[in-house]
Amino acid sequence: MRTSIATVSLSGSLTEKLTAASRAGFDGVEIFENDLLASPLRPEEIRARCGGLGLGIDLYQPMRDIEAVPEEEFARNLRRARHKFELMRRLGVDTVLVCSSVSPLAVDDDALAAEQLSRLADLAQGFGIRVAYEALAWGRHVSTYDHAWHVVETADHPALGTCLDSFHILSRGTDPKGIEDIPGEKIFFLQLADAPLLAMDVLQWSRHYRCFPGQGGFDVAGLVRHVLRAGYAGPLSLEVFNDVFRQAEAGPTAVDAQRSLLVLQEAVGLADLPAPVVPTGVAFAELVTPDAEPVSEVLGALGFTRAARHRSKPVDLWQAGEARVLVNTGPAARREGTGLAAIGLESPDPAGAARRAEALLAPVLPRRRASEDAPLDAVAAPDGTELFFCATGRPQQPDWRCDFKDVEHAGPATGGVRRIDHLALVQPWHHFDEATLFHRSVLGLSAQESVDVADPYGLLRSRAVTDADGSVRIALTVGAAPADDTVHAQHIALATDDVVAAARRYREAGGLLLPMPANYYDDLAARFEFSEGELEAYRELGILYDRDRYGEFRHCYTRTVGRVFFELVQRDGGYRGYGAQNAPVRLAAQHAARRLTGG
Ligand SMILES: O=C(O)c1ccc(O)c(O)c1
Ligand SMILES: [Mg+2]
Repeated sequence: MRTSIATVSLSGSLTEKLTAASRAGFDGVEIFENDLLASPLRPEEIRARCGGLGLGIDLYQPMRDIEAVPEEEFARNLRRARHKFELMRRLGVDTVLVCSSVSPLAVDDDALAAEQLSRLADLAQGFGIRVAYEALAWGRHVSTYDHAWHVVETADHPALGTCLDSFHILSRGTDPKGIEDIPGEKIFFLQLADAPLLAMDVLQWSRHYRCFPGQGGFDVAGLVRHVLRAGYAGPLSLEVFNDVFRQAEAGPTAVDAQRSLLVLQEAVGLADLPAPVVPTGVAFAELVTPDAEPVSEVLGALGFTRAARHRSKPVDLWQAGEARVLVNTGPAARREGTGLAAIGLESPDPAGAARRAEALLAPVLPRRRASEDAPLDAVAAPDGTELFFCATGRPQQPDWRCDFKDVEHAGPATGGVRRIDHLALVQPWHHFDEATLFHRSVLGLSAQESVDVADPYGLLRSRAVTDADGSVRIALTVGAAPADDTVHAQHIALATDDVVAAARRYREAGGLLLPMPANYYDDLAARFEFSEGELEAYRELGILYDRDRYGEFRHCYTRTVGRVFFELVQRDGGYRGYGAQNAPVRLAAQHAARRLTGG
């Protein structure tokens, strides 16, 4: 189906918006009046610009406060409309959106509304224009889609139809099933937006918090199914008012928008994308660093051994149990200090996973390995993290480790680390919703509830994406403000069966654990009963404790190197979380440690 996006959904000048929409593959745009008013381009130039970019102008919007008003007011409205229809002729657009009146002059009289909209449609028809009447959720007298349709049906004019907007319908909790009773050809336009489920004034909710389908809590796909069953054949158009997207770069936002429509079309059976290939584990995490020494020290103390070295690149493979960490000091590595640059995802079908990612507009990365290297399909996540789809130790698949040769005399791992439990990635502030949708749709992971975590100097939002059995867990976090991107560190959490023993060994090997305040342990003593000596061990080592419906969680932290630190975790009895309850204490401890070391 044709895809379209309202210019209000993107940041920048009208030309920047149009360029971004075109590059992201949209077929058309809705021109929002304010974008036109603010543009130095004449309507004919806008039309030509759109044409050159391969974009149709599918809708001009909005016209407000037209209907159910006293006659002399309506005469003024018709005069205004005539001006707009002349403008639309110059733009080459044949559908105008009229939203239900919020004017104090409007009266609660459906017959009058129908009669006046019919006269407006008469005027429009002379210009070859169609009028699409939309119920705003906060409309003064018409605020539901079925009411708007009733008015349109009463008017019974060929140039008058309705515009459905998923936000207005779903925010009011109206049952969208009744959409199927509207003849498809009378649905002149369909606007799509999702939103997080918030208890707030609906106008504020709409103007500030809309997001792309799949990023909020509405069943947008369910609504679209009803609209398709009604016989609608027009564009799927995104209309998203969002404070964050207004500030983000238009290019990535438009790609995020197009991805959300692809996923939506897949969900309703309109698009046939390569099936998701859900990763089954974390094959490796790759750190880039200008200086391997500090990272090696921490890894060594955690019981990792340097197991292998890349045949042609300055990359070491450190291993403990099934946990693998690549340390890359190569010139190609980003020189932003030490950080987590790539994740190897164990994939049952690496090529299939890459095909899906590509179909969902993930940037495919050039193979950065030498020609003799194992094929590694990689894409970039929205935060720039490189995701490799790979196979480890499977006879039918090329093994990514054949790029590496074993280092002799590598001793056995000793620290009790079994595997990578999870990875925590700090997301660019403007692209948090995009990141969640990306990981869900591209990787086929499921998103857990979003949690807020207090930081001494702000608030973090964190949302985990996981596979069904927790073999792959990625915690996506974002700060409260754009500048927080650089303050918070990524981390690699390592699973162990006995965190007390692992923490002791790490400390005895010279590792530094992040100390936790005594008050925290006093509180733990009040909340839980521990066995003899247990709490004392936690206090001594800086181990944090949490419990959920399913099990228990014990965890502690290494010092931070550059932008990354490690966590040792012991997950028992099916505990599902990440110790969010303890995160404020950990963040405060990290701030304190940074002040002490100045780093
Ligand atoms: O917030 C508004 O005013 C507004 C305008 C036009 C629309 O299509 C809409 O859904 C909302
Ligand atoms: Mg709308």
